[in-house]
Amino acid sequence: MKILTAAQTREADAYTIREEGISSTDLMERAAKAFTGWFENKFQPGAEVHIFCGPGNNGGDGLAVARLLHERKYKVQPYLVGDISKASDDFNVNLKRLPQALSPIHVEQESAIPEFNSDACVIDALFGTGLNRAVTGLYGQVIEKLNSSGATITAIDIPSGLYADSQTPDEGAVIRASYTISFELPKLAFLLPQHEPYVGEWHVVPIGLSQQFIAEVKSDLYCTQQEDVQQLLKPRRKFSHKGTYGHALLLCGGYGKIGAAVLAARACLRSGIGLLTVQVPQAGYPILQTAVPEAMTLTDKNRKHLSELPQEMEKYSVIGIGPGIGTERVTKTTIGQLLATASFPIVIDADAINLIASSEKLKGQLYKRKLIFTPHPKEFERLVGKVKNDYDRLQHLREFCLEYGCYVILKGSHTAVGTPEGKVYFNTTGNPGLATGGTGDVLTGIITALVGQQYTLEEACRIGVFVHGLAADLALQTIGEISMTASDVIDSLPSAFLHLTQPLP
Ligand SMILES: NC(=O)C1=CN([C@@H]2O[C@H](COP(=O)(O)OP(=O)(O)OC[C@H]3O[C@@H](n4cnc5c(N)ncnc54)[C@H](O)[C@@H]3O)[C@@H](O)[C@H]2O)[C@@H](O)CC1
Ligand SMILES: [K+]
Repeated sequence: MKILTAAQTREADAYTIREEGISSTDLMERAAKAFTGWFENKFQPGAEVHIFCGPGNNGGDGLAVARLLHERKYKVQPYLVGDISKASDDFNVNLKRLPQALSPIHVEQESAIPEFNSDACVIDALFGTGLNRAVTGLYGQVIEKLNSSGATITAIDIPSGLYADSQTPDEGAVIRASYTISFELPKLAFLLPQHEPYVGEWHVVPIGLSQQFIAEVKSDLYCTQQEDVQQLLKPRRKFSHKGTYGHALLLCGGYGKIGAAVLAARACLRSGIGLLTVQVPQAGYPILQTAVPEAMTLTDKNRKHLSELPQEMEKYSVIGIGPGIGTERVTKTTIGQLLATASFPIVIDADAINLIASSEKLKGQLYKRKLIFTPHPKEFERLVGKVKNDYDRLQHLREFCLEYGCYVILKGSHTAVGTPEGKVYFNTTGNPGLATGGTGDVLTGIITALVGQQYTLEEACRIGVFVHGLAADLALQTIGEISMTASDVIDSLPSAFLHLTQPLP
């Protein structure tokens, strides 16, 4: 699914209106019906609903929603905020369509807003994608009052005051919605952690915007969805054998962190790799052999740390390196040797990222390699330097991928996969249960397995992060967020792959 800018969304609206020969009021009615459909499933008829409408088409949506919810027996009170003498045409059409029983309150100062009952709903229809400056003055005061009212706020299309695709100025007020119901496609702002307090739980409802326009419009930003991953996954062939599915080498684990190697290895095996060799420091040998009997285990000459590459490197199709390896000097030297010699893809995680980030020499060895980095935001900053905000982080992500011709999986609630072509794919699975030690090691194992099976690096990244999040979502049903461990995510990998390859009816 593509992510469009606010300007492209307006073009999509206009294109749809032209192509379908409908009026903009018709499209607004579709949007209002789609919103109302979601609202009815969430809140019972009879609920008190206060709808705050601004002067543009977002306000027009609010007025149409007021009429539809009134027809469905909600106790609706519309508010017209600010100067509506220059309101949009569709706003005025829907103002006229309000039934007589609904008498709007004109809000010219914030004191016109009454106290709400504690179970009241507020619908925010002040501004949508037409926002073109920071919200201050009366609108800002109204937003602050609604935010502190204690009512449950549901935003139409986007929380008012939030820029859809660029940094919102600090001085602007922004609605803090519990729910945001957006039309047709998600907005970039919803995918960025800094906006969590404003966007709340977000849903996208279809309003029939032109699929042709959306397919043709240029955008480098995408959300990866279940259908995408189902299309990417390849069935296993009848006459295949373990050699068909690659031989992965994991260089993971260190003294006190052999568990990282165990987790990565188990995840790799559960993700379809044909053969797996794990090299661990001597201290890890009995642990690996006992915990992961399916993996072949090599031992490093060093008792505690990665200090050498195995013999016969050419027999491996992919390497996963990093989880639990520590940052010893000898380990850094070994990474240098690996980058100098390996011609196959390398998945680079955790301390391997930290070591590379700390060395300009190692960074200089990254060019023209097939590399996937899997940093969390702190590790990413070690690679690229301090970032100012989430948009700046995205910009750095794209620049880093372009410069080194590599893939970066920037981990987070909506993990972002950056590609060398400048594309970014946001993931749509996962939950806060993943915020626990070891889940990153699991991801390294999954991605390594997929690369080993000859998926392209882009495919491996997109499938891997989706499956990892899906496994956590399936574990959520029986284990919950609080008790979830990295091992639970591995245990749910079979269900996740089954879910994707044999979808339930
Ligand atoms: N264009 C269409 O055909 C459709 C639009 N839809 C709705 O329309 C919205 C976009 O409507 P508009 O483009 O009219 O834009 P908005 O409703 O977001 O607001 C635009 C108006 O607000 C003013 N404004 C912008 N920033 C301001 C600020 N900081 N302080 C004070 N005033 C400010 C502008 O001057 C303009 O008058 C979408 O988000 C969606 O909710 C939907 O009804 C679907 C169809
Ligand atoms: K809004």
